[in-house]
Amino acid sequence: MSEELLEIKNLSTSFRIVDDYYAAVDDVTLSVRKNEILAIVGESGSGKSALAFSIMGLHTRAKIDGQIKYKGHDIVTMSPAALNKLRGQEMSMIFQDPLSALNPLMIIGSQIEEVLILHDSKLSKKQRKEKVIDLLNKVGISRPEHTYQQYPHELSGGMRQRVVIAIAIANSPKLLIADEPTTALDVTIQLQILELIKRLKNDMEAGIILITHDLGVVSEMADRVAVMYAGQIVEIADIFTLTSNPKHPYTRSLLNSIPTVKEEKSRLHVIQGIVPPLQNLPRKGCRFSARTPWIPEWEHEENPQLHEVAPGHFVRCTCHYNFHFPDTSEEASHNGTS
Ligand SMILES: Nc1ncnc2c1ncn2[C@@H]1O[C@H](COP(=O)(O)OP(=O)(O)OP(=O)(O)O)[C@@H](O)[C@H]1O
Repeated sequence: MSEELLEIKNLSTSFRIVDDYYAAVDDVTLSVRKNEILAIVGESGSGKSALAFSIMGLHTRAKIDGQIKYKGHDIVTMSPAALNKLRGQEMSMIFQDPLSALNPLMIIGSQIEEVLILHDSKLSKKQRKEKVIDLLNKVGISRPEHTYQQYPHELSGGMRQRVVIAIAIANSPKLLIADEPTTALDVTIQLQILELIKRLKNDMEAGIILITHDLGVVSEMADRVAVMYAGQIVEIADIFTLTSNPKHPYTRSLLNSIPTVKEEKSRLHVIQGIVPPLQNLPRKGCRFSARTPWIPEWEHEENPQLHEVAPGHFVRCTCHYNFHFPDTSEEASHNGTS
């Protein structure tokens, strides 16, 4: 049986813009279990990174409300010292851009050793070096002794990301957050890094939060998926349910906008518009309604809630009951081009 590692309840993370606070993460409730990959998917600006940074306690100026419980301990109210201990030892994060996550002036070996020293100062110099070589091996670096002595700029993008992963797993964390870990890499290297993350999950029995905007990645990797739009979770389900029986219009649009080679689709659906900037997010009603103008207003809930439509499958708003993709004339009439 899997067990809950992380339980987030009614989390809101707000940033001050000019003279008011605006929630980038708005009333999010979700959990992550041991030995599972939970993917968080959504377009740019939907609040994925703001959520990840909240879990890691990395926001310095945000207003955070709600609970983020790691093994029962609330990160929101934790002292900086306790949080620091937790980070790196129990939970860690792989960032989008490996180059900016590494110190350009330090050799790779010293950067990994630094993390080991922070959390286990009793290791001898020899033991530390052995552990670093072992970690570099684990993340698939073929000449670890050589890489130990290299500087970040001497490595390829894929190798740098492997080093960043080695740093993140140095202390065998139980919760790992990977924020778009393959964005900066080319397609073949992307696959290798994703395979590596999957293998590490099995080896360490860790809970992994995989943040991505790529549903293709999600279907290869995730056990469960939370779809995020405009700061809110709009749908959450296991990967099979979400891909075979998506409900929320946003999830369906995301899935329908993936081009496939095998399947002949008469027309790919393009989701018109973008996630509005934080100050302009609609705070009432269904936040996705502006992007589905062909759905009558009365089909949306006034105050959309997450409803459990099947065990473990939650969907926000009732508009999914009558959702359909518009035909050309319907779309044109709403775009004013008919
Ligand atoms: N420190 C901040 N101050 C003010 N606004 C912020 C801050 N960080 C994020 N935002 C805003 O919060 C919203 C969500 O941003 P976030 O980076 O979490 O989105 P995302 O889904 O991770 O996007 P991406 O995939 O592009 O990283 C955006 O409107 C962004 O501009």
